[in-house]
Amino acid sequence: MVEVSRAAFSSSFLPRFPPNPPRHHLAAASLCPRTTTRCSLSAAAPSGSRTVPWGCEIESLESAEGLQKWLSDSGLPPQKMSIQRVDIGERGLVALKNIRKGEKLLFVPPSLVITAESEWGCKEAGDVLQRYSVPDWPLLATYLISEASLMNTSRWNRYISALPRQPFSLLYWTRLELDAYLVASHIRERAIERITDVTDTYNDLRARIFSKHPNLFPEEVYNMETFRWSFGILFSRLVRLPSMDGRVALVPWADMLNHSSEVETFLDYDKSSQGIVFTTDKAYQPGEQVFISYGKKSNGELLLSYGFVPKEGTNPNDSVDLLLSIKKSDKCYQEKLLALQKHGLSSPQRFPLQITGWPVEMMAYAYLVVSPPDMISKFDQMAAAASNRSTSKTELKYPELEEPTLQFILDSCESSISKYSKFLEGGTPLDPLMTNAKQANRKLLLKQLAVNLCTSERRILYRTQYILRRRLKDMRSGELRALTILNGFRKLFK
Ligand SMILES: C[S@@+](CC[C@H](N)C(=O)[O-])C[C@H]1O[C@@H](n2cnc3c(N)ncnc32)[C@H](O)[C@@H]1O
Repeated sequence: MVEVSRAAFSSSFLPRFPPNPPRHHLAAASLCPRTTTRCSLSAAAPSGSRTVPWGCEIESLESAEGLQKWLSDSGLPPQKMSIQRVDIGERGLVALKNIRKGEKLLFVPPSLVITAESEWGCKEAGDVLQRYSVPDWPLLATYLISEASLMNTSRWNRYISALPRQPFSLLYWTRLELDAYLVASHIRERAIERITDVTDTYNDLRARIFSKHPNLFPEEVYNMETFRWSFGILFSRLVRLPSMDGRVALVPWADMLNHSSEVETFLDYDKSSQGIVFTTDKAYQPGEQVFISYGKKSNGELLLSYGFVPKEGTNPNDSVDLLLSIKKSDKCYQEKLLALQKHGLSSPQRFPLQITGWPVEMMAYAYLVVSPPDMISKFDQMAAAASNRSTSKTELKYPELEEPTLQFILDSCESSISKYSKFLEGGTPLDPLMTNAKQANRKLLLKQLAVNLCTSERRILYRTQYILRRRLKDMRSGELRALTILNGFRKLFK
């Protein structure tokens, strides 16, 4: 599935993607039949917000079977897998026959794929969005709502009916929940940033487009709640297809595949069979769940977009951000800050730690932080090496700064560990306003996810702490030995 960076309606929701294809300027739009776009958003979500009136409960197999039948009738070739209830991921694709390693599976034809070029059930609404050159992500979010609101007159009705009514994603966590459960993790800020991006994108669409065409985009249908749903679906199901110039797409059926860190295979367009496929990188026996990879993502990133955290120690791509900063009392605070800014960095600055080590950029940043004023001429070199924009990846070495640098990283690491331990070992009080069992269950589920995330992130910090302590100990005992030898010589000469 795709990686996401900051949303910006006027530029592109996904800056890494190619720009939108040119859109034709169309004459004034006529109205869609109002009867098809009316919705009543009445069901209350566990968090107290409202849910959408389409989709299904995530564990529903009934709508998934309807989807499977519709896809087969619409041109999906016979499959070696079927949708079933699974232990990992609620519903998933399970092998019906022996599947070999290296075998191509799926073959979803382009006619069954949703992209920014898909035809709109309500053509006039699509024409308006084209006129405003809306980027792919907000366009697809609006498209999904438009098709969902057409209910059984949309060609995607079977697909939308099988989508979760409330996708698992941090978009559905309230600010209080993020503050209470993710207080120690940097994912809290990422989630707040993402929620803000989605809200800003919706507000922008409303101000610039929907308010000018209220008959095509009535607020009962196009509102914050329906956009939270459609963005939740995009974050957890949209794929980028490398062989289609990185085009983003929703691929019904293929998006029933769950993620495993143990496989590396991903979805792509196959020119020879002209369908969306993936090539297995392991064999499966009948009854086994088949997996793909959603990308090399940390546990925090998986929680952010997909709402789950893999079992502790099973994700080789797991990482935790360590926050480093220059003390305001540093005599060279301004000079160091300027050097960092020149290379696109700031104070504080985050660096990803992995169980296998830390980036060379972090060491360079830490050298800069602990440097005394007489090393001012080296600040620029250190800041350049701390920036991953720097082309030369040679590791800086300042033996005289090694010990204070490692000690500084260790202190930052320990301060982060204490935040995690405070959350993990101290109980989070349950919300006194929580009145029913459904709300209590939700809180327990969110807390469990947060505990799993924080445990895996703290594990990486503990490992880093261990390595730093050992290096410092070795360094200090080496220094002690050198001092003892020196003292021995001194005594000898006396
Ligand atoms: C692309 S969908 C996969 C199909 C999904 N299981 C369904 O029933 O609709 C992605 C969602 O599946 C679930 N999922 C995928 N991989 C998972 C895993 N390894 N563990 C737990 N949940 C997973 C998460 O809820 C995620 O948001």
